[in-house]
Amino acid sequence: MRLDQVWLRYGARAPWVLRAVEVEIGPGQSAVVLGRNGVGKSTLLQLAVGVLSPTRGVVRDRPRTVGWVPERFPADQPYTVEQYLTGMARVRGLSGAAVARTVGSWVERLGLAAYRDVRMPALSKGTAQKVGLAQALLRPPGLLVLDEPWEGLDAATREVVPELIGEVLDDGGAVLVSDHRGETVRLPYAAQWTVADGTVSVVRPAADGTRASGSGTTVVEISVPTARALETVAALRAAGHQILRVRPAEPPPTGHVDHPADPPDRVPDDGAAPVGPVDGGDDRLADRAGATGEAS
Ligand SMILES: Nc1ncnc2c1ncn2[C@@H]1O[C@H](COP(=O)(O)OP(=O)(O)OP(=O)(O)O)[C@@H](O)[C@H]1O
Repeated sequence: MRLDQVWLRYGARAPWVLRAVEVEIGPGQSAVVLGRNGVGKSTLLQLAVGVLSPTRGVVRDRPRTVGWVPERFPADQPYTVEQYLTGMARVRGLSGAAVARTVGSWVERLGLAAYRDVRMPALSKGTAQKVGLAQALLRPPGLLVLDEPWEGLDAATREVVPELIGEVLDDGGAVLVSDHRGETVRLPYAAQWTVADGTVSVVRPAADGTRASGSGTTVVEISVPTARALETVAALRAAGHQILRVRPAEPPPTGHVDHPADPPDRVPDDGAAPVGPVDGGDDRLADRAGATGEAS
């Protein structure tokens, strides 16, 4: 998809919010939209989604299925969570058993099961945001647009967002995410689009903008003591590796006795944790009882 010389203002006499913007994003690519409050990030995203039309210029090759989670998900609707998602699934072209199956799987995955019968206006901001994520993903999107997706989400769901984004990218979708809180570290493979003074400057990721996955890349699981998780993440990043995930170590099975002949990925007695895929590098890692991560 490409924004070709796009200009936008909200009224004939209003100031230009965006001027002569030229950006593009391809299948399997992601970009984080950065910039200070009020600079035009949401405006840019809405142009990409198609809910705003350029005052001048044109948006080309927008994918047919666009998933959009606006900054403030409109929860003032007279439906329960289940009714809303079921209706949205039908709007998106799902039918028959696929409707309940798809809604059910997103409800489970995003921890919404307890809210199925709750009316949308009664939801907390974070829970409404999860419903917003679910509706955007009911059909695999060719373009997923997330406006400040981490806003209001609990820690567990914040962890899931990069995973969801990764799945869309692996399916050949493109992802645009705005971020004014620096959560960008969670998407180390994304380009950066910085909005300032009506223009957008682009910094491409070191590689070709495609999330490293599939053939040609290898995921390596490593293990480090929890106290060294942050510095290890930083060192791996500095060496050009992608940090995919950080997770606590799994305790050894009950009754397990370490044996000298055991493979070296066991949790050592000094509390060191197996480390594998890593995402984030944020300071919450320090709170964890053990960390494992993946780097590629
Ligand atoms: N519907 C609208 N009508 C008139 N002006 C608008 C409208 N939406 C946004 N604007 C103006 O356009 C400019 C850019 O707003 P936008 O919401 O795109 O910024 P943003 O970078 O997303 O801000 P934030 O980080 O606070 O979410 C602001 O000056 C805003 O007041």
